[in-house]
Amino acid sequence: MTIRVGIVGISGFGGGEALRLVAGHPSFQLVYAAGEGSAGSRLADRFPGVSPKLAGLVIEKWDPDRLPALDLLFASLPTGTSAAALARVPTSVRIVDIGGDHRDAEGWTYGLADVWPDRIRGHGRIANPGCFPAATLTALAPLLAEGLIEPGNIIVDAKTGISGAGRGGGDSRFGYADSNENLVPYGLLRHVHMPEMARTIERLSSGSAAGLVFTPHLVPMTRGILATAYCRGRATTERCLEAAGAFYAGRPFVRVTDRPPQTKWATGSNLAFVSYAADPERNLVVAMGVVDNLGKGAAGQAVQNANLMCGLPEAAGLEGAPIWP
Ligand SMILES: NC(=O)C1=CN([C@@H]2O[C@H](COP(=O)(O)OP(=O)(O)OC[C@H]3O[C@@H](n4cnc5c(N)ncnc54)[C@H](OP(=O)(O)O)[C@@H]3O)[C@@H](O)[C@H]2O)C=CC1
Ligand SMILES: CC(=O)N[C@@H](CCC(=O)OP(=O)(O)O)C(=O)O
Repeated sequence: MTIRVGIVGISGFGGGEALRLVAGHPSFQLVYAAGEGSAGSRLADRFPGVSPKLAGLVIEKWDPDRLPALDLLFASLPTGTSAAALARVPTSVRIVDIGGDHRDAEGWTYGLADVWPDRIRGHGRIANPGCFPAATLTALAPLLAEGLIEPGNIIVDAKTGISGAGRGGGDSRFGYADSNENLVPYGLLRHVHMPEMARTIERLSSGSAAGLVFTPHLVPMTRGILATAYCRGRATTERCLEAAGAFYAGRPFVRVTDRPPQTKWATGSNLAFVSYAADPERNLVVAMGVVDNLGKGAAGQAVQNANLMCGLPEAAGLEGAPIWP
């Protein structure tokens, strides 16, 4: 079965990673690429290493009313710019929105693929989680499901590579000279991923997440997220690891590890690594989640969601090992 795929926002970091994964996917055929400033250029102009069979594909100006015959569309557009246009895409075209416009939208399913694959199978409109929620929620989900931590008292401290900001941002804090040898906290108490995390913590626990605190930090690396969550709970480290092992048993992309995970373990892959350290005497559980922000945090999870939507093997096109070193 060949699935005709389109990618809008293909010149960006998320769209470019989607291109890499779609190009290597056994059932996907890229037939449509779209954007704004990049419209008119051939894929080979933007991605000199693309395979000869895709090299001549011309990036179209994004227009949802002028799509070719498509089965699946990956949308990787700046958050805030996709909702009106994606509403015009025919319902016969499945959509995975990598951006943030539909994560709490009517008619869309929140695509936390490792946690609830059954909610995604067969659906036509999937909102991919944000990159920080992807790292954080994967680590927290087993503990919340088993009531091992209090949902209302979680502090998430996260570090991200610069590519998390996309290639479009004109903000100088993302330039080499500003980010190299620098460590920058941002979005304190108001980052958009905080409500997204809180909503999902509440869905996973049936409790209030009112006390959630989330602080992201920009670190001088290209890819990767480490989210460290400080929680209240009386479980031991072994109990947390056992809960996660049982929760993710048979799931292809989550690795439960008794070593603190490192961002490089996930680079270039759709993997998530989770680990825990707990001290019942101090009512303290530390949960750690590592992902590649462009992998599980964006295009990797988007392809996983697309596989589930299309009834394909969940891991199709995603089985390559991470890049090391
Ligand atoms: N980077 C990351 O790690 C993650 C990103 N996301 C989300 O994914 C989305 C894309 O992010 P990212 O790839 O990093 O961003 P980039 O800035 O790298 O890319 C943005 C893309 O959107 C296209 N675009 C912008 N405006 C328009 C428009 N009006 N019409 C058509 N295309 C347009 C650009 O095309 P052109 O060059 O042709 O103008 C470009 O391809 C965002 O919503 C982001 O929040 C989610 C998870 C992780
Ligand atoms: C380093 C950096 O700026 N990262 C982005 C996260 C990217 C992402 O997941 O954004 P959406 O939720 O909009 O899709 C940020 O903190 O906003």
